[in-house]
Amino acid sequence: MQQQGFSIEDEPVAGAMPQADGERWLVLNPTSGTADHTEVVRELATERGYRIEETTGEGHATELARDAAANDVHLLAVAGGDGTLHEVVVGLAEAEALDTTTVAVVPVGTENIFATNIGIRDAEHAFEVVETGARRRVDIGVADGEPFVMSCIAGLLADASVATSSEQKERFGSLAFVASGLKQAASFDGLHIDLTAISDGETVSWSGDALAALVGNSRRFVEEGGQAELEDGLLEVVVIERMPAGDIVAEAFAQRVLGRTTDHVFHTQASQLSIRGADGDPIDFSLDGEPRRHDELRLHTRPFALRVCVGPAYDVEPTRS
Ligand SMILES: Nc1ncnc2c1ncn2[C@@H]1O[C@H](COP(=O)(O)OP(=O)(O)OP(=O)(O)O)[C@@H](O)[C@H]1O
Repeated sequence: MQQQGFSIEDEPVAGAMPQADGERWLVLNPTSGTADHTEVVRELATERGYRIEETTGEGHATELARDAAANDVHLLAVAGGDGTLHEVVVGLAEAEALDTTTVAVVPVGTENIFATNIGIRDAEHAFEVVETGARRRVDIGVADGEPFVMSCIAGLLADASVATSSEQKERFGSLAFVASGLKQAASFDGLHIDLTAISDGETVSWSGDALAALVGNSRRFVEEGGQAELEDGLLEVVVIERMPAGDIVAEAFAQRVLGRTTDHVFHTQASQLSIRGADGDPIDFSLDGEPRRHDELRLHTRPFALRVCVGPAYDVEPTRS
């Protein structure tokens, strides 16, 4: 979808004018992942003239991103996992600096799902891509005012995701989580939700008992999973209906092997939506992996809001190729 007011083609390609970045900062979380990356990342960043700021605890990356914005930094690298990236994007949004800052994601976390989805392989590759790779404006999601880059998940999968290997998640999409957590699925009470989404100008809704509700910005939760389209102004919305354990296996198989969505899976794409507990109870969400609780959550996209350095494997139209 072509959005008004932006032209993707106008985005500069790094390497053509890297000096135009001015001062470069690196926000470095020393505790992400296996916590053994600090020395290597410091070396890579120092060689390239970055000012390095280490985080000291929760929320600090948000503060540092705000500081970077206040110092007119236009190239901000983030060494951490998805949680650190989330904090940085929140800080840039608060400082209203998303539009003027290019973010370079340096994946040293546990999952690094966003980095994988924009084609960044590892720390060294990330620094290389700043110099030689393309830069794109990609969509972000907003959940009750809080930006997110990856996903917003409620229900079984918010917990089960911890127990599933990231390779499996990337390849098999949402039902892989459920299939791998069958015991939990069998005992899971279900989420009683009302979901309303605006999809292609139409209002669509889903009400009932769900195993999970998944909203992906950079993540795709149906069929084979993997990278969602990040430049379409839309969120991927998937609700997995509560169903007997045997059916979950059959559905996961159909999705994986046949590459299709199935009866118990509601799937749509939406520019905005709301999810609320049907019985008035608050719902626990995982927003980019961070726990949040809401009575009613309103989500929408900010198309092309985040400027990122992307690797060659980044696919502008992953579901059409
Ligand atoms: N110096 C620090 N000491 C302890 N915790 C920190 C420090 N700096 C940041 N944090 C915490 O680290 C968390 C973010 O971790 P991050 O997401 O980067 O790594 P991860 O969980 O290993 O990776 P992923 O999210 O990709 O699975 C934040 O919740 C933040 O509070």
